[in-house]
Amino acid sequence: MIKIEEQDLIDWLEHVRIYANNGKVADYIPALANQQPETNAVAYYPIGGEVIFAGQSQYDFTIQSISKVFALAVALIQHGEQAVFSRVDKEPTSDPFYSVAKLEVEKPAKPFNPMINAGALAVTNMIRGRNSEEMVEEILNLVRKLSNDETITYNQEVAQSEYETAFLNRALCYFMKQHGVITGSIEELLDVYTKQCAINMNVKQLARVAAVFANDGRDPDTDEQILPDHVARICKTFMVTCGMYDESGTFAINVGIPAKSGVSGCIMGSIKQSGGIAVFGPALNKKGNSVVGLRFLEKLADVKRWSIF
Ligand SMILES: NC(=O)CC[C@H](N)C(=O)O
Repeated sequence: MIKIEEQDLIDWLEHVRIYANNGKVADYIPALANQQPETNAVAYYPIGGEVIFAGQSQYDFTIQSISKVFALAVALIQHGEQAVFSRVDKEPTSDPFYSVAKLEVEKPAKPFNPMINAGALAVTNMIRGRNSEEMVEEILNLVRKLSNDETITYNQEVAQSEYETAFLNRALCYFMKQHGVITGSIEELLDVYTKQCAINMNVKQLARVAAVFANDGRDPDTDEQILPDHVARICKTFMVTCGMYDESGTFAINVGIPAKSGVSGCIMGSIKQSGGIAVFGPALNKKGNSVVGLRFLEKLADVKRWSIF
């Protein structure tokens, strides 16, 4: 078991916070452009221990692409591996998350993986529900269960802001609808997708969810199986191969843990048999990953020898 002290978090966050100057806050979703680049926070939730944290640990951010992991978990639980992977493949792309380029590669069309937008939209399209609210509720219920926090919900303003400007995601949907990858109403799908991306969490809540994945689907406090272990394993594998967008290879070498990032500036990571970590800093590098988050995880992974490789 790797031991991490609160002082480690405080020291390393202090050490790397300056890197915020090297990044830029995402502004293609208008409501995200208001985020302050100097905001930062980190929390570590050890398996069988107390959460520790540093920075603005109560600050709520929208989880954005991290929600792709949770939507995938819901779809796998509801439909099983075979059905999910008949709609979306398991291969990394090395393209940006919003790219349309590889959609035409596979015939019949199939997005490469559930961590790029096309694949995530196809996965969300599978989630059960009579309407978009019920579909969002399925994802929220999983997040609430894994975080042990019933209060978690989505940020209406950020969801609306993305919904009004999601032209590229609409384009991906129209392409996929033409090719039979998705069915039903595109506007309803975008409603669900933008709400799942706008789920509001703080680093403490997110670190607990990451700890469940680190503990192979078992609750980090009670050890009860709250997510099937094969679902946790599939999600973590995608986190390694595609979780950090087209920077996943570099991240695997520099940090070496399953992790997923979101364009709001959050990253969650699962350290096997140890715990879950969540870090937030909205200034992003060119690939869309938090610069403070990356530097922080690189430092800590090096000192604590986290790498699974
Ligand atoms: N990389 C991300 O976090 C992207 C999520 C964002 N909601 C989008 O679809 O563009």
